[in-house]
Amino acid sequence: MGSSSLGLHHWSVLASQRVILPQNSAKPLQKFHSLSITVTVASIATSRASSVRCHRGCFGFTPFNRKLRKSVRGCATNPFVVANDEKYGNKQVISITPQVYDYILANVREPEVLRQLREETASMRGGQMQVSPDQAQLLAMLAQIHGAEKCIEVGVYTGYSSLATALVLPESGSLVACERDGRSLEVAKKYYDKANVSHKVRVKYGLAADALRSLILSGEACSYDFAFVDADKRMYQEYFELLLQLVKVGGLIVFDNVLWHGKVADPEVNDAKTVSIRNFNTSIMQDKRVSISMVPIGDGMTICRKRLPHNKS
Ligand SMILES: C[S@@+](CC[C@H](N)C(=O)[O-])C[C@H]1O[C@@H](n2cnc3c(N)ncnc32)[C@H](O)[C@@H]1O
Repeated sequence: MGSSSLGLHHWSVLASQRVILPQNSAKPLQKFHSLSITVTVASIATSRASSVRCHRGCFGFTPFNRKLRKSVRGCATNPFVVANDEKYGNKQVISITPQVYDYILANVREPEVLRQLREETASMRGGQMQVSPDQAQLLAMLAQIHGAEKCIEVGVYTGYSSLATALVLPESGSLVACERDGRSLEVAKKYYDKANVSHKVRVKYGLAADALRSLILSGEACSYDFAFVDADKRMYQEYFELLLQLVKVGGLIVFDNVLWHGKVADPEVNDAKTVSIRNFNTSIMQDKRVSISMVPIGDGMTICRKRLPHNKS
């Protein structure tokens, strides 16, 4: 897979915003591919205590100088972090550098039709919004492991993640695809046709919350197996409440962007979206109606599994 089309090369560091931008990009990557290194570089650049420590090969530099770039590259040979809290011992976890991420992408099995959609979307406005191939592969696998028949996606854009899911659904399966942008939906529909999955996809054009409420009103509560949420971040708690009504006990609800470029972990970042996602993460952490797993893939995904009432499972 051509990683250059994903903008994975030529990274630079913008210390003031503490995010990493690919060169030639005016915006932070929404589907961020290298969270751990962001935290590492950001914390070093600002000389602040961070929640992670970077080991060997990436110390002592300031932003925008040559040493920095060399050091980041050097780090790629030994990219790991260790929790600051010593009660976690010296457990080393991977810090995904561009080099490691290229390797991960090279090990994704991406169906040809998804590759075509990804490449067409890459040149479109908002192209960075589509989930990464490794995320899509995980979503599809979760749906398969779960034996999902009925799925919902909130935030379809041009259809990459919904198509990845629809492709693995059985012929009798269905996916409700909620999206408010008609133009991107046209691209999605073109690819559902191309992949011969249109008969499995029920497109809901409009506000996702309205679509979810109408599914509940039409008697579809507790009938869904799998949901993926990747739309307006300030609505996550509301989507969660609606989807919790729609999925069966044991059903999965997956939320994207829960690490929000690492900003949720930085108490000094308090813009509305960051605060909203941070509050959502806290709320989910305390919510006994679901079991959870926060996974550092892409920009961070939380997988929620609906429990029996009274926490019996
Ligand atoms: C991050 S993109 C989704 C990317 C998609 N999952 C993919 O892999 O290509 C978010 C999408 O959510 C849509 N969206 C945002 N707010 C929405 C809302 N309230 N109702 C429906 N769609 C919404 C946006 O138009 C945008 O296309």
